[in-house]
This record gives sequence, C-alpha cells and structure tokens, in this order.
Amino acid sequence: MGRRQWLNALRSPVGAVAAALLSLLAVLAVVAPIIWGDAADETNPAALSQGPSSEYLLGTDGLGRDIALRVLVATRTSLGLALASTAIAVSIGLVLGVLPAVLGRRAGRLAVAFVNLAVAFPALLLALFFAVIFGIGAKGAVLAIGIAGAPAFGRLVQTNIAAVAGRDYVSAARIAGVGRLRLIFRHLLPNVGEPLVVNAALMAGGALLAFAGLSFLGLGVQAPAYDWGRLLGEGLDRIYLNAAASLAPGVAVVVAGLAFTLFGESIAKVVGLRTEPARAGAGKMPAVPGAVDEDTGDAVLVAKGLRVGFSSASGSTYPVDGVDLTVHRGETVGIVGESGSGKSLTALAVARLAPETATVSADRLEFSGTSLLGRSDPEVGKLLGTSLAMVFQDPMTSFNPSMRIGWQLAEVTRIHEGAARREGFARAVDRLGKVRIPSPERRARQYPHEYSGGMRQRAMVGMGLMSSPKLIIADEPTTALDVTVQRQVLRLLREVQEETGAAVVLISHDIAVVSQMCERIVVMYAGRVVEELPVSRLSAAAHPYTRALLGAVPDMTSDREQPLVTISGRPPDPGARPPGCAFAPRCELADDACRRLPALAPVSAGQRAACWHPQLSSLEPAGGTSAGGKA
Ligand SMILES: Nc1ncnc2c1ncn2[C@@H]1O[C@H](COP(=O)(O)OP(=O)(O)OP(=O)(O)O)[C@@H](O)[C@H]1O
Repeated sequence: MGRRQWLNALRSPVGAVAAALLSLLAVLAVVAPIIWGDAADETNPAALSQGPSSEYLLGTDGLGRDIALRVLVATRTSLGLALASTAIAVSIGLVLGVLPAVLGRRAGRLAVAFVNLAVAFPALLLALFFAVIFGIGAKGAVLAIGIAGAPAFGRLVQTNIAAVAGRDYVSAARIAGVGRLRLIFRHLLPNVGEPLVVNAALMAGGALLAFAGLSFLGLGVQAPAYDWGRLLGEGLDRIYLNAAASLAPGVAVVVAGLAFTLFGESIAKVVGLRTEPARAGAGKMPAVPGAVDEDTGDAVLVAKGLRVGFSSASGSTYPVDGVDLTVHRGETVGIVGESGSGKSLTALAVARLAPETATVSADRLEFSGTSLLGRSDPEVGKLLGTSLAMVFQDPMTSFNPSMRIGWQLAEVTRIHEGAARREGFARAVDRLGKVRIPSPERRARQYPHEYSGGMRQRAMVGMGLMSSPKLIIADEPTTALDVTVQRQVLRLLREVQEETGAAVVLISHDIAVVSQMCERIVVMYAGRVVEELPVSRLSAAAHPYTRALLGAVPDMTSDREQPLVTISGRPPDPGARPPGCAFAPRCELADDACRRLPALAPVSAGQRAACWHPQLSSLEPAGGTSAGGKA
C-alpha cells in the first residue's frame, strides 16, 4: 500500500475519524499512566462509592478511587493487551497460513484441514477454553485470545496465498529456482499483505472486546491491575448507585473497538481488497510431439510419451496424453491448437511447473541432455533456472508487483551464480537495455505497474536473458497486447534468438502468428500431437484438423462479404474423448477406420500426421473450405 493510498484512507470521513480516535488513544496510552497513574490508585476513605461530582467527574469506586482517572489510565493496559493478543494471533495465523505452501501436498492438506476444523469453533469459546488452560490472569488471557484468533487469520492467509500462488511471477520464481521460504516471504506474502493488514486491524478491535469480556468475567486482568473490562465489572456491581462507573469503561471499550474496526474498514475501502482474477493457464512451454525426426542428437528438449493427468472422484483424465516433443538447438517451433488442447500443460510439465494436483509421467523427458524424470535435486533446478526462459501470456501477472523490476531480474543471477546484489542489478540494467527498455538504469528501479504491457513482456524476455538460455518458451506471449506491440514482442523474440542461438517454442492458438515466426509447427488436438510439419509445407498440411485451422485464417484474397470460416463442433473434454481419432466427430472424412487411434506417421520429408486419411493435395487459398473445416 503506497503513501497515496494511506493518505486517501485518512482523507475519507470514516478514516479521518478512526485515525483521530486511534491517535488520541495512543497518546492516552502513553501519557495517562505517567500523569495520572498515582492519582488513580489513591484511595480516599472520605469519599467511598460516590456519584459524579465536580471533584470526581465519574464518581469514586468502593475504595474511594477516582473512576475517571482509572478509565484514562486503563487505556495503556487495555490497548497493550489487545495488541499483544492480536500479534500472537497474527504470528500463529501466518505460520498456519503458509504451512500448506511449505509442506508437501499431503502434509499441506492436513494443515488446511486443521485450520478448517479450528475455524469451525466459535472464537470466544476457544478463548474461554484456553483462558482456563493457561490460567486466570492477563498473561493467560492474552495467550487465550491470541490462539483463539489464529485459525481465522490462518485461513485468510491460506486463501490469499492460494489466490496468488498460480500467478506467472510465482511460476517464474519457481522456474528460476527460488527456494520455498524465499518464495513465500518475497513473492507470496508481500502480495497478500494488504488484506492481512486490514484484517489485523479489525482483529485488534475484536481482541479489545474479547479482552474486556474476559476481564469482566474475572478471567483476565487481576487486581490490583485493571483494564476497562475489569473496571466495567466493578462498576456494574453498583450500576444503580452510579451508572457512570460502568458506562465509562464500557464506552471506552466500544469507542476503541470502533476505532480499530473503522480504521481497518477505511483501509479496506481504499485498497479495494481486490481479488485479482487468478490467471488461468499460467502459460509457458514447449511441446513438440514426436514427429519428424527421431534424431535427438542436438536436441535441447526431448519429451516422449508425456502424459499429464488429474484424478477426481469420477476417475482420471489425461489432458496431455502421450505427447512427443523434440526441440533442436536454435530451432523455432510453434505449437498450435484450440483452447484446451493441452499446449500449456505440456509446456508446464516440461518446465516442471504443472499444478500440484497433476500427475506427470513420460517415457523420456530430457532438457539439455539431462533427464528430468524423478529428479528434484538442486542441480536440475539450476539447469532449468539458468537455461530455460519463460515468457508468460499476461504481462500484468508476470512480475511480482511488490518488487522492483531490476531486482526481480537480478534474483536469478543471485540464486544460481551467487552474484552480489550490485552485480546482479548491473546485469539486469544491461539486459533491460538489450530488450530496448529506454533509460534502463531508471526503469530497473521501477515497479511493474510503472511499465506498459509491451514493456513488461520485453522485460520478461530480458529476464530470460539474465543467464544464457538454451530454450525460450513463450506461451501466447502477445495475446494480451495490442497488434503493434504484438509485432514488437515477436520481433524482439526473433532478434534475441538470433543473438543467443537459443531455441524458441512459441505456443499460440493462432496458426498465422506461428507460421510467421517459426520453422516447424506442431499441431495439438485433444492432448495429442496430430501433425508436425515444416512451415514451408503448411500449404500441404495432411491432417484435416491442420487444414481446418489454416482454412479459418482470412487473408487478402478472402471474400469480406462472406462470414469467416469456422470449424464445426468443439474439442472433446479430456474425460470424454471418443475412442480412436479424437477429431473424427468433427471431420468430414471420418469413417470406420477412424475408430482406431492413428499413430503419428511420416507423410513426407519432415512431416508426420496422425490420420487414417491424410490429405496429399495442396490446400486451396486460405479462406476456402478444408477437409475438416466448415465454411
Ligand atoms: N489444474 C487443472 N485441473 C484439472 N484439469 C486441468 C487443469 N489444468 C488444465 N486442465 C485441463 O487440461 C486441459 C488443457 O489445458 P491447457 O491449459 O494445456 O490447454 P491449452 O491448449 O493451453 O489451452 P489455452 O489456449 O486455453 O491455454 C484443459 O481444458 C482442462 O480440461
């Protein structure tokens, strides 16, 4: 939360009142015991249990002590204890909240279940329970209220962390090899800080009331010490004789509680407690299914029989179902296919960023000659962190919003090369310059929100250049950008590739974009590769699905009076794929043969298709009908 937001919070009427009240309480807490501490303890046998008078504004208690002074002096104890119990609740809640992210999948689920169970108990009941366990007195009450408030805060942390854990910058940090603890404290918690601060303020108000409740019941502060709750209890005994004696501490509790709550609410309003939509399809990765060349000698990436599955009550589904993908050094490979065909998941699995709930298996999975199968050692993390660069789809979520761009870029160098902070930052400035960010020295010190979308994508490419990438995977890198910026980003990718010799995998649903940029195209449908071919052979695409995709791209010769070509039907859900060729229900050429699964088989040099009826004729100009498409 920036300075401006704090100012806005304080400028709102509610915020201003809350801030004024809190300031008054803070001043009272500091000065009241110093100025009136002794006077408040002074007994006056000549004025026992008196009502309000000019000498005693709120009257006196049973020992003749000035109630008004005691209420003022009790501010310090009441606020101090409430804040102490809030600090305990927040600390334990933070630990409970980050546990699922720190522990493995199973232990993490246990932590979530524990918090859910604890939240189900009313906090006041828990507080009473713990107050009895920890013993009667202020210390016991602080612990009791703190522990009782922890589960609710823990769940808040868990929920907020889960909401940001899928963001691209978290994936980027994971691929960069950032350790779990750093990931939590540098990338996750700072980005859920606002709702946590707001709720901590609200909790402080609640703790104040709870404390007053426990003291009132005699379970909190014990004589001779006193807080508002205790004064309230004492005053209540004589409410018919001197109502002010119980009303005054009661009002103090309510006002202070309100001050905290209103303060929290006004911050919440200003920060909007926004729940940014969790990005779907965190994007990245390659996939070049098993076609064309079985020669994997100079391959930077080899995946054979890659499967990504999810289990549910109704059984397992495999959105990626036996994909083969080989990417050679310096090569540009495009992966195309409709939404849901498994492009992103293939990429994520290769980068070891598949969702935790996914099961990834493969016959072979190698990056730069190193097998990734069954390995989770730091060496593999370092290899991927330094040699694999990812450019994500949404430039809004690619960077940690709470870290300056330069430091985010420098993180990779510091983690994997142990470079000093300055050295890493200097390299970040250099790389930002390389990807044509103007005034890189100044820009490196800015936050992501100060960059435009196109600049963020360029900075993302710059991040990939911090080491010497062997493979750059760009998953729909231009989808969220306008057309001119799209071109700039694609041009930059090409230039970077020429300069570094890195291989590039470009994932897109747009076959036209891919064909401009790539040498080889892999077409995916329903979790499998259905065709693989050099761009130069696109006009001789053999699979009806590839031909339908090409037919759906308008060009200069397309009749603008006619509606655009579409492919009839929709891809099957991963759990309901027809036996045999998954495209058959949408294909005009389908017959009985298509009930069996076709293997990816050579059609011509460098071209393979998984089809029982591969088309050998050249395609009509774009815009015409195609074998599988529907005009
Ligand atoms: N976390 C998940 N849990 C269950 N199923 C998932 C999960 N993520 C993806 N899937 C399934 O995998 C399918 C393929 O997803 P993927 O993101 O790889 O598709 P895509 O081809 O990249 O599409 P898009 O272009 O829309 O990103 C989805 O349609 C969905 O059915």
